Amino acid sequence: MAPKNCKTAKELAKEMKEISFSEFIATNPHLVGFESSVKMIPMSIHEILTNSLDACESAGILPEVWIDLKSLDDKGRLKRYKLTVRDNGPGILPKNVPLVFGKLLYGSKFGVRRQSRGQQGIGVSAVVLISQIKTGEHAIVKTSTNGKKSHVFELSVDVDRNSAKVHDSHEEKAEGWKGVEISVILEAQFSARIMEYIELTAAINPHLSLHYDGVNEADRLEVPRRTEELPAIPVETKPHPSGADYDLLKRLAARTRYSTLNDFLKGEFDRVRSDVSKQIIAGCKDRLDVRKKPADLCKEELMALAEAMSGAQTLPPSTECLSPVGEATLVQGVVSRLQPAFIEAVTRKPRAMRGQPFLVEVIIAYGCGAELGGTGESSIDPVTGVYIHRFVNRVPLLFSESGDVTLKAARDAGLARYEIAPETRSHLFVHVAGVNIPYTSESKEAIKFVDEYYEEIRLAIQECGRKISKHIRRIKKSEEEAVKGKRKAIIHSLLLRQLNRYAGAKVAGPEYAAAFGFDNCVSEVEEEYGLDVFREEKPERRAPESRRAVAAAGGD
Ligand SMILES: Nc1ncnc2c1ncn2[C@@H]1O[C@H](COP(=O)(O)OP(=O)(O)OP(=O)(O)O)[C@@H](O)[C@H]1O
Repeated sequence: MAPKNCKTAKELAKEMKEISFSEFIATNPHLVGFESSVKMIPMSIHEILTNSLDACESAGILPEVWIDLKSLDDKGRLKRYKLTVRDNGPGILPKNVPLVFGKLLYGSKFGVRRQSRGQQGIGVSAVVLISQIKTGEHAIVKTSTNGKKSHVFELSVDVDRNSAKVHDSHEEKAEGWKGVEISVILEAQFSARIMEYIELTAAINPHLSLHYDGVNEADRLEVPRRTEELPAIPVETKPHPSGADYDLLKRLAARTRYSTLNDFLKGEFDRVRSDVSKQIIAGCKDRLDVRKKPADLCKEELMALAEAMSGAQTLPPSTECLSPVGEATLVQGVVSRLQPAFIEAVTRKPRAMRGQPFLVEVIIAYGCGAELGGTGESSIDPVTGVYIHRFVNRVPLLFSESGDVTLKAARDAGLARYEIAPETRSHLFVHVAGVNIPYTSESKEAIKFVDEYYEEIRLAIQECGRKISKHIRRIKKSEEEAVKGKRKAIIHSLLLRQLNRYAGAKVAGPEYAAAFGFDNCVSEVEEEYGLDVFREEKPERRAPESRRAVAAAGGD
């Protein structure tokens, strides 16, 4: 017998309704990373700050950002905070303000084939939405595009319509300021990860000048920019053939202006010239009618084409769409904060995943003397015993590490093999620069397990680990050779070599070391080994036979 309250198809049909995307997110805030009160402030800062950086860089402006966090009333475990973030970017046209801040899935970066921090058009409007559903308060947005007038809006998200409700708007004098300022009220739990997020963002964005005024005296930070140079603006590129699949080919073929297969391949894909196009066509001509227009190819033909494209010999993807941080900048940002005994960096060649290029940069800082502001024991990976810091497109990722491909790759890299163990107080930094990053969810907290990403990250960590273990071997050797009086020279040359390589300096002097953030590391070596690092030392003389033997063995 059927149980009670069963429904007929007609009754079920009456219950069906369409919901807006805002309503969906309001009932599922975890999908955009706002499921816990601890994440509320760092996630909001992240969404707003990344927009400021993207906007400034696109407009060729050196970014300066002011973050202000004030505690409001006390409500037991959860407090209300007022978060205000102001930038010096290009500003937003007043007519676009309600769309940017009051409509989810509205933005300028969706489907764009170049590296950017944002990609979905959800971030800042989700902050406004989550703020209003928890506190009932509206967001206040100010913007000025000319430095004369600023437009002020009080707005919220109309959840049923996924559009903005503007409660008030007026003009004010801008007094020379151009940019965007947003204030929201958040119901949240304070967390040390706020400072960690801000510090890591500053470390990986040396062109950013950042002012953070937090809830108390200790919760303040002034980070001046370390370079006046803006990162190169990534240029939009075409998809790379190695990652083309049926769906991508179907969409491109449907709207292409090319009428032959050869022109379609050369015109719509990166790195496809005549030789590569011929190779691809030869690889599928038995399963495809080459005389057809691309738009007329059927499903089986497009599948055959995708297969031939993935097997073709091509150059790696163009890199103009990417903006890696660069080894020198990464090393500088890390050294000045963590004071490692030594540090190594590795940059892999770009690769494509579904036609979307990406590249991996890795740093291992070994034997660190300092900690990052918010780094507690929780950041240490219990399996590898090292601090793992993940970054994507110059943005730190703080949450959902267990689901991130980076953690799996770091664990599988076998760091212990390179003598990088818990007691060495080592930090591993992994930066992925890419187009359309395969995140695990819309909250963009972790990268999915994707073979190409896994392989590149693991190989980069292993390559870096090998470099580190070379230093460890040298230090050990120097200890063994101490009796022979060679230790000083070995440590000295090791340090100078690092300075030269990363600073590009021909002669490394004490001022240069200080400017580059190596001074702490120098004084540590000096104290520990009783050595004057910058004193001129004559190179050791070797017998001609032994020099030749070292060269033949590939030594330096
Ligand atoms: N401070 C700002 N200055 C200039 N433009 C901005 C600023 N903040 C947001 N925008 C514009 O508003 C759009 C929407 O921002 P939003 O944070 O909602 O999404 P997004 O950054 O495009 O993507 P994601 O959801 O992945 O963060 C951006 O694409 C950008 O064009």
